[in-house]
Amino acid sequence: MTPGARLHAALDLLEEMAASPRPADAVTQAFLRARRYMGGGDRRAVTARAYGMLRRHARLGWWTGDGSPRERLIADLVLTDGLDRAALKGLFTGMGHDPAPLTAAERDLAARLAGQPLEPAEMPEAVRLELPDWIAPPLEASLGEGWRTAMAALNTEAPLDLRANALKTDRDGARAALAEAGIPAPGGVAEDGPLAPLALRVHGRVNLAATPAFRDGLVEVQDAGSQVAAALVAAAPGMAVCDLCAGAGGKTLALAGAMANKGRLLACDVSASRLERAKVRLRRAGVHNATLRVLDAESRKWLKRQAGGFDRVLVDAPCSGTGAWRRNPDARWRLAPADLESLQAEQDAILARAARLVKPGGRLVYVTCSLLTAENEDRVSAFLEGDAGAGFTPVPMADAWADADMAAPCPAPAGATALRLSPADHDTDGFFVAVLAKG
Ligand SMILES: C[S@@+](CC[C@H](N)C(=O)[O-])C[C@H]1O[C@@H](n2cnc3c(N)ncnc32)[C@H](O)[C@@H]1O
Repeated sequence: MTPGARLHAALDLLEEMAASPRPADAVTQAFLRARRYMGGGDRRAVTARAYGMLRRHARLGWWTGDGSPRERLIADLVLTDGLDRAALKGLFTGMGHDPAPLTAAERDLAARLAGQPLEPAEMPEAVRLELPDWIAPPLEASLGEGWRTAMAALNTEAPLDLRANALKTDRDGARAALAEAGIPAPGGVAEDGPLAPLALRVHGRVNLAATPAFRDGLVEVQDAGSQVAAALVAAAPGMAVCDLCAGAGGKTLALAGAMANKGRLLACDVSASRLERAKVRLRRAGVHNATLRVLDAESRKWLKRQAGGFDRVLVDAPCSGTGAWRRNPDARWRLAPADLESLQAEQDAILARAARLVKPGGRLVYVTCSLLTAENEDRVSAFLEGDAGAGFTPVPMADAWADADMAAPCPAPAGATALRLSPADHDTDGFFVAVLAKG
C-alpha cells in the first residue's frame, strides 16, 4: 500500500470506530479480518495511526472543533507529524487508493494549524490529559498528587505481557520457546515483566498466535498487574478455589497453574460467551481441574449449596476499567457517570454473594482494574461495615504478598491493607487488590 492508501485505510477504520457502539479493538479485529489482503507492515501502520489518534482524541477534537475523522486526520498529520502543505498534497492525491485531495476548507485548517504545538498552554487540563470532564475530579481525588503523571502514563501504548504457564514450563523455558519462534525480533529477548514471577514482556507488535509457544499453551497473554492480582489469591494445590467473575479466564488460568492442576477450581461468570472463550484457553493450557458455570436466574439455589465451600474466592469485579485505559484508549469516552453508580451497586452485590462462599479460615480476594477509590477502598469499607462482611478482616498486604510467594519486594506501603498498581508507578495496568480473611 502507498503511504496515502494506508492513511485512507486508517480513516476508514476511524470512521467505523466512530460509527460503532462496539469497543475499538473489536471494530479493529473485524476491519482487519475483512481485509486479509493487507500485509503485516500495512496493518501495523494503519492500526498505529488509528490508535495514536484515539490517544490524541480530545486534543485533536479541541483543535478541529470536534471535527470529522478526516479533519482530525489532517490535524494529526500537521500537529503530530509536522507535515506541510506539499507533504499533505503528496498523500491526499485522490489517485489509486489515496484519500481525495484536500478541499479549500481542509487546506485552510492545515494552514491554521501549521507550526502549532499539539498542546498549547491555553488548552484545558482535562483535554490535555485526554479525560472526559466529569471523571477528572474523582481521578484526581483518588490518585492524589501524582495524578497527572498517572494520567499521562495511562495514555501510552501498553507492552505485550505474557505469563509462562507453570503447568507446562517455567519463565526461562517460555522465553526460549518464544525466541525459537523469533519473538521478540530475532536476536532480542523477552525481558522479565515487572513484579510477577512468571511475567515476560515483549515490546512491539508480534504475531504471537502463530507461534508453537502459544498454540501449545506455554504462554498466555496477561498483563503483569493482572498476574500479581491472581498470585495474591495464594491458591495452592488441593484447595477449593472459586473465580466468581472469571470472564474469559485470564486469572482462572493463573490460579490453575498455582494449584498445579490439583484441587477444585470453579470458574463462574454471567457471560456464557466469555466462559466459552475461557474453555478454549483452559484446554490449550492443559488445565484439568476447572469447572465452568454460567450464572443465570437458576443459579441462586445452586450457589446456596456451595456456601462455605471454598478456601479462596476471587472477585475480579466488573468495573470502570480505568486502570486498563492503556489497552483500551477509547474506553474513557464510552464511560458515563451513571455507569459508575451502577457498577458500585454490582460490586457490592457480588462481594456479598462471594462472602457466603468462603470457608471459615478462607479468604476473599477483591480485585478491580479501576483507579477510582469509589470502586476500590470504598467498596471494601462498605463490605466490612455491612452485614455481608461480618467475620472478615483485611489481611495486611505485606502478609498477603509473602503468602503469594512473590520474588519481588512488596510494592505496597508498610501497613497497607490493599495494593494499588498503576502504569506510572509499577509499569503495569492499574489494579486494586484487597485480601480479606474470614475468621
Ligand atoms: C473484570 S472482568 C473479569 C476478567 C477475568 N477475571 C480475567 O482475568 O480475564 C469482570 C467479569 O465479571 C462478569 N460479571 C458481571 N456481573 C457479574 C456477576 N453478577 N456475577 C459474576 N460475574 C459477573 C463480567 O461478565 C466479566 O466477565
